[in-house]
Amino acid sequence: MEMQLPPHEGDELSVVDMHTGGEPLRIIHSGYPEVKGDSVLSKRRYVREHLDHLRRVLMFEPRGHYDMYGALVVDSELPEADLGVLFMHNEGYSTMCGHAVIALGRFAVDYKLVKEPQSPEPSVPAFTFATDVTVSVEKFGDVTVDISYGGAFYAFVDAKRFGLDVTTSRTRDLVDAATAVTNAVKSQVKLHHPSSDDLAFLYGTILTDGKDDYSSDPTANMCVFAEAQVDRSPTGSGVTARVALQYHRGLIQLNQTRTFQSGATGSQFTGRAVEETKCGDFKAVVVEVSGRAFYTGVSRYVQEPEDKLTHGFLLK
Ligand SMILES: O=C(O)[C@H]1NCC[C@@H]1O
Repeated sequence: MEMQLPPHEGDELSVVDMHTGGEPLRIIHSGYPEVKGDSVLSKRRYVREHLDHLRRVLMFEPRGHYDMYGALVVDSELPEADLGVLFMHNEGYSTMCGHAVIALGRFAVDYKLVKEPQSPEPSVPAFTFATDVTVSVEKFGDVTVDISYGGAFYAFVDAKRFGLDVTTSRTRDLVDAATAVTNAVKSQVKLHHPSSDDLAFLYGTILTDGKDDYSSDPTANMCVFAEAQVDRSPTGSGVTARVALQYHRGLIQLNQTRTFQSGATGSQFTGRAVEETKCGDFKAVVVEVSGRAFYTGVSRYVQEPEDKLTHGFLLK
């Protein structure tokens, strides 16, 4: 028997839920109104200005939770692309998300959104923006960070600077330290991206185990992004930025594969720089990241007009 929808008002929102290395991905494939804009970045601006209530409905409680992550499938302006996607989280819309791309690759093939599956095209150029930048961090004093871009900008710092360990410390302590660094970098460092001002913002801070010298052993990190949101995976765009940083420091060679482990769940991605390139004046590398994504279910969400909590809320 097909499950009937309960009484509701308006359109249902249909999603497929997956996770990549423990990090959730709620893929929204129907129920959204038309997303206007002639590029993915302008569509991102459009949803932020006109459809943000739907992000809250799907990401926040009672349908999601503080650390929920989503991807809205949209048309792409690129003639060679079969689909475009907008990433969303607890604070707004990201510009890149590796764990989501891994899950979306599988979803797009299974749900026949790609005409002909091909091997991946080179991804965005990743580059080191600045090394050894000292910022003044509330409660911690001067902290020296590196800033690198892997589709989004991250600040990197060894968790030992805060007396913490990314695999054993309490998540809340790691989040507090990383968030303090994010706030400091946001207010004290002006970022710049050669392609678009829309990309020039700090997405989060990645605390590491400091094991950046090349080794066949995994190196662990914990990414705290958006509004103190914790990535359960090793973070695809973060691995990309971290490989670019290691390459910049001469700690990894082209085509050397490194394993990155999530401090939160122990899940692993691999990353390797496959080619040198440029991004504006920055020396950049193309980085390949691999990981595995799994389905957890499908859902159809509705809203009832009398439900005062239907628009979503968060517990911090
Ligand atoms: O894997 C990634 O790149 C992402 N996961 C959540 C935060 C980043 O967008």
